[in-house]
Amino acid sequence: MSVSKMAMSNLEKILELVPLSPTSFVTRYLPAAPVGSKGTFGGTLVSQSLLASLYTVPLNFFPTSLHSYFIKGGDPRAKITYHVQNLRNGRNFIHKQVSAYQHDKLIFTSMILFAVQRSKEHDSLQHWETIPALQDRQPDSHEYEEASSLFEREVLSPEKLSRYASLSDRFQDAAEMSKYVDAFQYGAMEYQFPKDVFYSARHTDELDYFVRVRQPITTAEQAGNESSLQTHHPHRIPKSISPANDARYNYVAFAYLSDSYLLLTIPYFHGLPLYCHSFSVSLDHTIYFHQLPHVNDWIHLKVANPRSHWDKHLVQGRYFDSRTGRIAASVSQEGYVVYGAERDIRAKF
Ligand SMILES: CCCCCCCCCC(=O)SCCNC(=O)CCNC(=O)[C@H](O)C(C)(C)COP(=O)(O)OP(=O)(O)OC[C@H]1O[C@@H](n2cnc3c(N)ncnc32)[C@H](O)[C@@H]1OP(=O)(O)O
Repeated sequence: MSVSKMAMSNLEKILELVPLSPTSFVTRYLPAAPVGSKGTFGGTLVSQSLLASLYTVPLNFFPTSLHSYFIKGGDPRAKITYHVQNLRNGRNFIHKQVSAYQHDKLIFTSMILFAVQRSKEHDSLQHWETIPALQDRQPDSHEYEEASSLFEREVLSPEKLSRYASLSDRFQDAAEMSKYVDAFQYGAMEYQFPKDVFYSARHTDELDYFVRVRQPITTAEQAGNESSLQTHHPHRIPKSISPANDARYNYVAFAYLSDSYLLLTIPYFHGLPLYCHSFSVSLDHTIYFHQLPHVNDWIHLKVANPRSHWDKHLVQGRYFDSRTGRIAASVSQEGYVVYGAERDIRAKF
């Protein structure tokens, strides 16, 4: 595998932040746009804002929710500066606001709530939404298939490609199409999609698929003395937070993966082929973390599209841990996605 293809899965490098002060950070590398887009990938902004805020909280606090807005399209040619503002420090919760700037303009903002680690004895009501049949299950090869081979067969085979090319010029560009295959094959995430994901004529309210992060990320517990150190010196910059040394990186990697493909699945709910939009950006992004997501294990995702109206489309995802079957996170996102008239898309396709 070439060096550039290996780099595509290196989340640590993609998301690396350089401290400017205890509460300000700048990206080490330029914030790339995903294939098919002009602006910086939204998942980069969400996950870097979370990473920046993690540098400012004691280790015994973990992220419980994140609410963010994409204000201006990110420029892939300019580094991003993140400022973390401390809104409140309590015994149970810490509120942070992260603002991202490019060219001295606010492009993104994120509110992140951290909750203190609770002991088991303190627990009150307990409930997990659980899929018992998911426990220790791998994606069934009769139903799901690795994304790059599926894309090559269902989109790039000559007969299918001519139908997609009638929808958008980008399908006439072979170099652009090979970037999609590379992104599926070597990108930070690995997908197992249902075989009809790219075009399904059946009516459905839910789409299920599997996703996991390629780069190994530790799930080992923190060294205990670090949190007390930070509690006593809250302004000190912690040591680097990386996939190898800090299990909290699973939250960061999850934030990155949670903005990928969610919005692109909207046509699936309308019996239309994926990629038939003429303009697509995410407006906001919300994550509720229900536990530490183990991003190297297959995460089973159930996506729904409760409302599409006036070019605004709400997508909601429930992410299940495939070792336990328990819900790991819930995500909501509204996108501004512009499509042509449905009958025109059908007539062309
Ligand atoms: C095919 C596969 C592609 C894979 C894509 C993966 C998608 C992943 C999801 C993402 O990562 S999206 C990235 C995160 N989200 C953003 O960056 C959105 C940031 N927010 C904005 O860009 C603006 O707030 C927003 C466009 C939503 C607001 O638009 P407005 O219409 O109110 O503002 P304005 O009129 O100033 O237009 C802003 C820009 O949007 C463009 N625009 C708006 N509506 C458009 C439209 N219908 N068609 C084309 N361009 C449009 C408009 O031309 C203009 O471009 P320029 O800045 O280059 O001048």
